[in-house]
Amino acid sequence: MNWTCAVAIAMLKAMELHGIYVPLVTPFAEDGTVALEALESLARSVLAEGASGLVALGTTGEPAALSPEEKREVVEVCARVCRERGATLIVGAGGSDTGQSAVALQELAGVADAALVPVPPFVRPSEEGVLAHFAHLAERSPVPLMTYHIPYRTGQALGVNALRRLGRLPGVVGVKLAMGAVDQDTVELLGDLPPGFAVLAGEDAFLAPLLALGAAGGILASAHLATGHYVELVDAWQKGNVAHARPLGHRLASLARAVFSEPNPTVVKAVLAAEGRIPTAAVRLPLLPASETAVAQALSCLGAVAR
Ligand SMILES: O=C(O)C1=N[C@H](C(=O)O)C[C@H](O)C1
Repeated sequence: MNWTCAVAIAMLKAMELHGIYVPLVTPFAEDGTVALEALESLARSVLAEGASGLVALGTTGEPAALSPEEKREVVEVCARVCRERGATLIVGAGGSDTGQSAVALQELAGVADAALVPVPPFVRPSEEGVLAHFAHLAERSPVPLMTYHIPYRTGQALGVNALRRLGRLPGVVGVKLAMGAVDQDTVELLGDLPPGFAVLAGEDAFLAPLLALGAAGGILASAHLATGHYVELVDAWQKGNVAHARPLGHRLASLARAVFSEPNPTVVKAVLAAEGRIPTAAVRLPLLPASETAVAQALSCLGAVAR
């Protein structure tokens, strides 16, 4: 490896991911178009409450239901707000096709600080195949990569050794971890992380336990609501203020359970609409709007967070 290459790798690995990143919903207007002004004010409001950054086109943003033009507009709004606020922008990119994923990543040059790239969904390659996929992308990507590991959506398991090898790849700066549990691999991974590799909780109800194990923060849809309290929870764990962190973590876990009682982002959108922060609770098919019961429960848990 030559000197220039070593410096470039060190710079990519030096990106510090820490705190709460909000994967923004895509608000829709009454006529079904993307409500870009509402998106912008949502972006500003979560950053004003202390979020470290935004995720554009995460699962929560319904990217599968957006046209290429709509996706570009969403990213543009998020990039502008992040630039103005000095916040980090992570953009969801990539899929099952390694070649197409590499092409999609090129579009993020000069726009995003990092890309959130899922373990290739549906194909179920071997762990070696997943590692080769990320090595191929990391070599070509203009921005650092955050792996999105969510085996119950992708169908691909990864053991702790594969996760550590991913974390040692130059250009891979972290993992958004959504394993459906705090399992043995999670505990082992957080016990011995590769240098420059951050774990962000990707599953709202498991934020507090992952912080206790050493996660750097989270990418959480429910952090649209009670953003400041999520930020407070990360700070409390990092300062070792367990007496404050533990009950707050439980209240936020109740909120998360309520928000995820129906498919994401239906409940979070309905709560944001009820609060008047986005014009409608509309989601695009195949998602269906949240039930009144789910929204009432989420609002009640939200009210209890500040207690
Ligand atoms: O969009 C995201 O990023 C998130 N997606 C997860 C999901 O929908 O499963 C949930 C998490 O809160 C953030």
